[in-house]
Amino acid sequence: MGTASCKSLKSSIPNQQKEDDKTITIGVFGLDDAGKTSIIKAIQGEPTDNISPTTSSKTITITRPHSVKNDNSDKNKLQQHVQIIDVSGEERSRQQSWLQYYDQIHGYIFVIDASERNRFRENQDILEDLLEHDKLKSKPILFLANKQDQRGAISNEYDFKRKFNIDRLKTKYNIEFCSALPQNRKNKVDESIEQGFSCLIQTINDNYKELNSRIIKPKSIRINRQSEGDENKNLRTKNSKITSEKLPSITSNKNKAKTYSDDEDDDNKNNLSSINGLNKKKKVVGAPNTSVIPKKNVRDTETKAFRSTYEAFPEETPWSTPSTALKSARSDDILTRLNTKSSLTGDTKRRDVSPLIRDTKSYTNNSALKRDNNSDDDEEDYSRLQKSKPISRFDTSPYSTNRFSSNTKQPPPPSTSIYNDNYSSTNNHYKLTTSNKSYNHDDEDDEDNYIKKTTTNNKSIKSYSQLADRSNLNKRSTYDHDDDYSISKPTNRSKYNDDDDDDNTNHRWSSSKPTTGSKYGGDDDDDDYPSSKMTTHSKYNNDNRALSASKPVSRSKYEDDDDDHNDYTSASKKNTYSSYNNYNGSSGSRPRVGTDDFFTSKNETNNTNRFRKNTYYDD
Ligand SMILES: Nc1nc2c(ncn2[C@@H]2O[C@H](COP(=O)(O)OP(=O)(O)OP(=O)(O)O)[C@@H](O)[C@H]2O)c(=O)[nH]1
Ligand SMILES: [Mg+2]
Repeated sequence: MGTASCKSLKSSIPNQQKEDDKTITIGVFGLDDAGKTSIIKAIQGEPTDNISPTTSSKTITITRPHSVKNDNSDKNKLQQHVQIIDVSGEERSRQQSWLQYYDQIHGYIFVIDASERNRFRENQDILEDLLEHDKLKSKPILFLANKQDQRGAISNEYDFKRKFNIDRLKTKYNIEFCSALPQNRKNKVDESIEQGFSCLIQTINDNYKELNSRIIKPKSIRINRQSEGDENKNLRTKNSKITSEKLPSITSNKNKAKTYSDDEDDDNKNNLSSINGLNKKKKVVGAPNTSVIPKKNVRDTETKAFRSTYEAFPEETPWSTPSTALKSARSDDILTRLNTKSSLTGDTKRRDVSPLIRDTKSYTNNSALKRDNNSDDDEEDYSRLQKSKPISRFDTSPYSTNRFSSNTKQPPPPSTSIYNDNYSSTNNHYKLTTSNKSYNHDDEDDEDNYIKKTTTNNKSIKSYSQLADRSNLNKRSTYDHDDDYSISKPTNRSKYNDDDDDDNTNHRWSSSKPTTGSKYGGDDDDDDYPSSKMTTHSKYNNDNRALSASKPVSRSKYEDDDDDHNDYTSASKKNTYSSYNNYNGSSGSRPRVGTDDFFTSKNETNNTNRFRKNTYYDD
């Protein structure tokens, strides 16, 4: 028996190891500020405070114990490597860099700030894009409704599914409601995160063969900017295939993670290749070698917009040149232009340039263009953006393969289709349609009427103004028609903000706005909130009073937001910013830190001037 066991053990171990050496890659997607990085930190067991906005994608590798199927003994507990790709949720990244990860991942996590209702539509939009993408079809998804600690967060599965149209998804999915920020002093990670993550891994493992057959590991060419000429070949790495073998060595401790950026991939490759005696490529570090990096054809007299040195290099360029080299090249470029040749004397002189020139941003920036192209009517803009969108993703039959949501809360079955947009579940009647929105969901419930409870008192103005000072949010938009707002009030602007009615409700028009009289309905809430919840303001704010005056309010009876009223009577809650909230022409709404600063605790602290969405309590 002993021999037989030994034999079978010997013969089975290599195969088993081979079979179970399943490196899993997971993408974490979601809007900026949703909490993606915080969630990843939580999964790693690291502190989730002081997280800076992600500027370029990072891959983190963690190891987790992986039980072999049908064997619970410790000896067969293997370590499984899980790579987690953390992307930036900024609009530019969403459009340009997310794509490159779709065929590298076995499954993904979609993180939503469940409390930020004025961005639900934006969330629906990007989720739709993900779900419809061929490379992601039928890959398992974990939905994380984050920021449950925030007032008004969607906290039940029924509402969540309805809101994001995920009820009929054919894909295997799970929904967890969580807070990436620790809710007690012990810094304990929310169990829902770990639970959801484990389920996702399990699902991937169960379907590994099929999912892995669709994985295409990145095979890309690093190409420098075209203008840099032929000599640039020295800096190119052809067919630099990144494989799991090339990853840094990983310790077997659970949750111990190695973080590396795309640039660090280079380091890893270099290290490995030098170990193997194949030192083919050297990373360019330090001051630029002018013999390697050709000078750009910059004519002295030519004025050009140029990228500031700290501005994030477009991560959309897959596996782009090491940022150090590019930074050096840019510095070089600046220096070149500092030495101007006088057209009169022919002398080459060094120009005095204000240090502020480093803060200059190119006017060709995306968001600046967008701002110009948008009309006052954000709905119009939104419809315009949506025109070419295909709609049908779901099965018409009620079918869901939510395999691991059996233990989650089951809401009461809706008496009519939850997809019937005009149906108000609270009042059992059909709403009058007064809006010509391209999105016909019950968004009025959340996005128009939810955040209308702004009152301003001296205390909150004080605290807002402090916040505004820090984050430069007290400037006003030329599109903002409302004159009642104090200059000290930070304004938040979203392309998707359709808070046309907010102003009416909060200021002059609240009495003219009819409600359905729902127990949970809106306007009475004003009295319940002596404090100020900061209103999110659309840059394209359009006081469409004629429409809003007759717009009925309806709120879902399943939303328990109002239960919290008493808990927050003195809270002044501030909403966050959106992609368009930027005054420097950058598409980023939050101050972004350089790639090199990321995950460096020292720099992180120094650079953390993001405008947090936190709840501020008055004294
Ligand atoms: N109150 C609260 N704040 C949270 C929670 N999770 C994250 N945050 C905060 O939300 C902000 C954004 O968090 P990040 O993790 O950087 O969000 P992200 O999705 O990675 O954002 P990008 O990197 O810009 O795409 C930070 O200020 C976090 O501290 C949460 O559960 N509750
Ligand atoms: Mg992030």
